[in-house]
Order: sequence, then C-alpha cells, then structure tokens
Amino acid sequence: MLRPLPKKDELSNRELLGVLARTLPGLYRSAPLLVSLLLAMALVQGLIPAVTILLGKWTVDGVSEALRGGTVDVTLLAVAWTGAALISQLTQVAAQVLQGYAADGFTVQTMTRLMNKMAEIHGLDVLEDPRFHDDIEILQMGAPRRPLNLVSTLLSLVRSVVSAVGVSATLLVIGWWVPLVVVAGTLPALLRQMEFYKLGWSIFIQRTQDSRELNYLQRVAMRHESAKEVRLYGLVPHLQDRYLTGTLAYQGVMRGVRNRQLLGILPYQALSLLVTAGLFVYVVSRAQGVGAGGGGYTAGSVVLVITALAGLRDELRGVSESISTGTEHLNWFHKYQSFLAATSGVTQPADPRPLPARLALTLDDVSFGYQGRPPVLEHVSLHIPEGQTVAIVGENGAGKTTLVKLLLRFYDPTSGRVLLGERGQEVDLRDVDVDGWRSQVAAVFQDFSRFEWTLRENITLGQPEDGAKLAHAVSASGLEPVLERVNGGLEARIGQAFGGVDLSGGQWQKLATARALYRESRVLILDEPTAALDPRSEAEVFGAFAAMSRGRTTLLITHRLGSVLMADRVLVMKQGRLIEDGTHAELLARGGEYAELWALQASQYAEPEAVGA
Ligand SMILES: Nc1ncnc2c1ncn2[C@@H]1O[C@H](COP(=O)(O)OP(=O)(O)OP(=O)(O)O)[C@@H](O)[C@H]1O
Repeated sequence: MLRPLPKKDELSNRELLGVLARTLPGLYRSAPLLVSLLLAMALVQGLIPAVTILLGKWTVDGVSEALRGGTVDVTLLAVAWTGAALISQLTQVAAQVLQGYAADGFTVQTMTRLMNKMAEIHGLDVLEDPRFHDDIEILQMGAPRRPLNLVSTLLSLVRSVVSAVGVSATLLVIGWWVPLVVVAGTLPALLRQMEFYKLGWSIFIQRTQDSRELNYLQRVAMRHESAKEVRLYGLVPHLQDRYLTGTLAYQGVMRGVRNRQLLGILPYQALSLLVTAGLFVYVVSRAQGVGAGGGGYTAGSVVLVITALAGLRDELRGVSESISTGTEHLNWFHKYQSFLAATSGVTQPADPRPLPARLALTLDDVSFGYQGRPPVLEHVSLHIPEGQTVAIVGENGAGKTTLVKLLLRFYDPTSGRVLLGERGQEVDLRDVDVDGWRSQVAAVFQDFSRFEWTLRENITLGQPEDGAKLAHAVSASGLEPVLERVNGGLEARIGQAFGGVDLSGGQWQKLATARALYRESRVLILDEPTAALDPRSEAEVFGAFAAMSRGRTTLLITHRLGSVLMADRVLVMKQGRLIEDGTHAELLARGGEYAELWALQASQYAEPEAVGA
C-alpha cells in the first residue's frame, strides 16, 4: 500500500536560515512585549547552571576550609543558593504563563492567514490536487502549535547557548583548552543527531498521503456518514485488514528509521563519553597530586569539573536538540510560506473590468480537461441571451455540470473563452472580478453542502437578513411543513454532529432551493434540483423556479425531461460535445438524441398495454 519514497527534498541550512529570517519578524510583531520578556527570561535562565556550578565549588571549598579550622560565611552561601533556586523557579513559571498568552496570539495570526489564503483560492483546481490535501492537512495540524513551538525552541536554544558558554567559562578554571576539547568530542554526535532529525521530517512529509489514507480508512470504519454501508455490507473486517496492512508497513518504515538513528549515533556518543571520562581522569589525578605536592586543584575544583563536564554535555545536547526540532518547525514554516505565496489556476485580474450591463452568457469554442487529463468538454460554442431559460440534458458524464462550473469560473477553459455580455460588448470572464460575478448567481448544486447550522443560517448563508425574502424562500421551496415539525422553527439546528435534527434527502434539497431563492441573483443555475423530491414537492418547487426564472437567465440541468417544458430552449450534450440546440418542439421534430431520450422516458410512464401496443 505504501508508495515508494520520492527523491529526498530537504532544505539546505542556508534555505532554513532564509525561512527563519522571514518567520521571526512576523512572530515578533504579533506579540512584541511577550516575546521580549520571554527572551529576557531565557537569558537569565541560561546563566543559572554556571552560577550553580560556581556555588557548588565555593561551597565545597568553604567546607574544606572549615574542616581545616577556617571560617565560612554560611549565611551568604545560603542566600546565594536560595536566590539562584528562586530565580530559576520564578522565571520557569513566568515563562510558561507568558508562552500560553503568546500561543493564543500566534494561533489566531496563523489561522487567519491560512483562511485568508483559502479565500483567495478562487478555483477548485488547486483544491482537487492530492498534494494540496497533504499540505493543508500538515498546515491545519501545525497551525495551532508550530509558531509557539518555534518560539519556545528558539528560546531554549538561546538558554542552552548562554548556559553552554557560562559553563564553559567555569571550566576555564582548569585550562582554556578544556571547553574546546569537550565541544570537539561532543560535536560529531550532535551533528549526526541533527541529520537524523532532518531525515525524520522529510519522511514525515513524504508519508503524509499514506497517513491520510489510513485516517480515511479509520473514518470510514468509525464515523456515522458511512455507517449504513459499513454495517450492511459487513465492511469492518475488510477495513481492518487494509488499515492493519497499511499501518504495519508505515510503522515498519518508521521503525527502520528510528533504529538506524539510534544505532548510527552510538559510536559518536561513545566518543563523546570517552573525551569526558579522559578529562575527568586528568583532573582527578592532578587533584591527587595536590596531596603529593605536585598538583594544583582544590576539592571544589574537582566538584566543579565533575558538574561542569556533565553540565556542558547536557547543554550541548540541548543546543543540538533545539536546532533539530527548530529545523522541523522551520520546515513547517517553509510549507506555510510557500502555501501563502502560491498562486492558483483561477486568479483575480489585476485590473478587473466592470460587469456588462446585460449578463448574456457565451461559450466560444471552449474545451476543458480536469488537471491536464483528456478533455471532458470539446469545442463547445453557445450563446444564451439574458433572461432566457435553458435546459441542459444528456447522459451521465456528458459534461453538463462541468459546463456550469466553467461558467462560474471554478476552472478556466483549457482553450476557448467564456464571455459575459451581449454580442459586441462581451468581456472575458477572466477579466472581471470573480466574486463580483459570482454574487450575481444563485445555484442549487447537485452535491449542495449540508451545513450543520440552524435552518435560518443555512438559508441566509451570511447575507444580511430580510424577513420578507426569508418568508418567500421558505414557502416557495416547500420548507414550511419542515419548519412546523422541528422544534424551534428557523432556529432549529440541523445535522447530527452537534445534536441537531436530521432532515430527509428531499428536505435537505428544499433547503438548498430556499438558499438559491433567498439570494437575489440575475443568473440562476439548477443542477438536478429536484432529484430527491416527491412528485408533489417537485411540482411545487418547479412552480417556484418557473416564477423565479422569469426575467433571469436560468440554466436547468435535468434528467427529468418533463421539467424541460419550463425552458425556452434545450441543449443536448453527449461525450463533451453540444450535439443539439433548439426548442423542445424543434428537437422532437428533428428526431435525434433528444427525441430518443424523450421517447424512452415517456415509455416508462406509459401503461403496459400502451407500451405493448
Ligand atoms: N473534479 C473532477 N476531476 C476530474 N474529473 C471530473 C471531475 N468532475 C467531473 N469529472 C469528469 O468529467 C466528466 C463530465 O462530468 P460532469 O459532472 O460534467 O458530467 P454530467 O454531464 O454533469 O454528469 P451527470 O449527469 O452524471 O451529473 C466525467 O467523465 C467525470 O468523470
């Protein structure tokens, strides 16, 4: 099930630094005071280990002095120890509290930018790309935590660097070369560890689609959306099997990486330990020499070396961990910044032209294929004057919905043009403001959205509320009986996710119709708007559409040919081509595809005797 790993695409250190330079100013600006305070605390915390090591040395030296009959200022030592511990505790707690505040600001900023960007993606082309699904999953998951993680990692880095420098300084008591030897001995292990972190991230990125697929299997098995089929067809064992196979393969890859990481780093860690042990032996033997008269170190110095060596190794490990995890966060920010900078196929014109006075629709030799695949529309040309009602019919997959999607500029044609306006005054759809054009259109889509909000919110969809329009939309769409049955009327929440009432398929469809009726539009698009309605509701809703379509350009996609009679004109599509265009009577008389479809459907309603006759 797992795809082979694609070529490694890690960012170089230089690129990572570029991402850091682009990221930091934004994060700082979103909470300048908090970030400054956190930085100050990191600096203070960084000094604590060196202070503690020095206090340890002074304490041991003081005790040795006392044992030899001298005096030691116990009060001063106690105050110093308590002060250091108190500062350490206080800064830790304060940093946690401040990080909480900063996190809130970062999350709002990051999510707002992501949502703004989503609003800028006008087409559907980008959204249907599997790579987009991967990216958005990573970005959504990371948005609430990555910014804070990066800031706290950088603060840890500052703290560890200050600590490492401070602790190194204490080792100067033994010799200037001691910190250098420790750093040189530890560095190979740290570099190796950082390499593995980078590898871990790139594998995580490459595996996003696999883990998305595993999550999808889990959702199918556990969520209510697919519960009926899952139970009826006994799908659970099959899902379990696929899930287990995929998970085991995924875990196998990750285990391999982890094991290689652990085993690969062992020799380097052994080297680092050897260096530390060597230094320890050196200092202790020199200290023993003190007694023999040849050394130079006090007991306090020995304690200093023991704690400082361990401390320096810890701090260096802290530095490497911060750089490693920081690299991961920076990789996330790289994705985030690339996403924010990306342009989608359907873009706003830099200088939009005004919408023409009359919204006639023209397709001029339009061909289109999804995501570079073979065309599903080929050389379609047609003109629909403003105010005309046009029915589009044809077999499944003929390209009817695709044609409407091009009219709404969810995609741009591969070749040819979509034009708005009467002949001679047309403007290319690509040259007008996308949102301005869409605000002129109301639509009932075949796969309309079922928002789990109140009935009222589902109809008004964020538009200003108008009581008269709302009442008309409810009655004309046939929603009134639904309102009478649910508790709370228009305020009733619908959908199961938040404990609302669920509607039947037909009731949902009426709701989608009410939405379109509520929106004052010059163009009306109806894609199979009554497929789920009972005959009485269908007749009523078509009555509403007929009234609504008067004076409006209306496109009705339908397989129920009876409803075609409300149209001024019929377009017949087949395999991506427009093959017939005329009135119902003209097309019947022509005896082509439409006449055949009409006869087929009429025969289904005929009495058995009549069929046989
Ligand atoms: N988002 C998409 N990505 C790739 N191919 C698509 C997409 N949407 C539709 N298609 C393909 O385009 C072709 C035309 O589909 P379209 O939905 O326009 O047909 P239709 O005439 O509306 O069919 P139906 O009557 O079944 O609704 C089909 O072969 C379909 O598989």
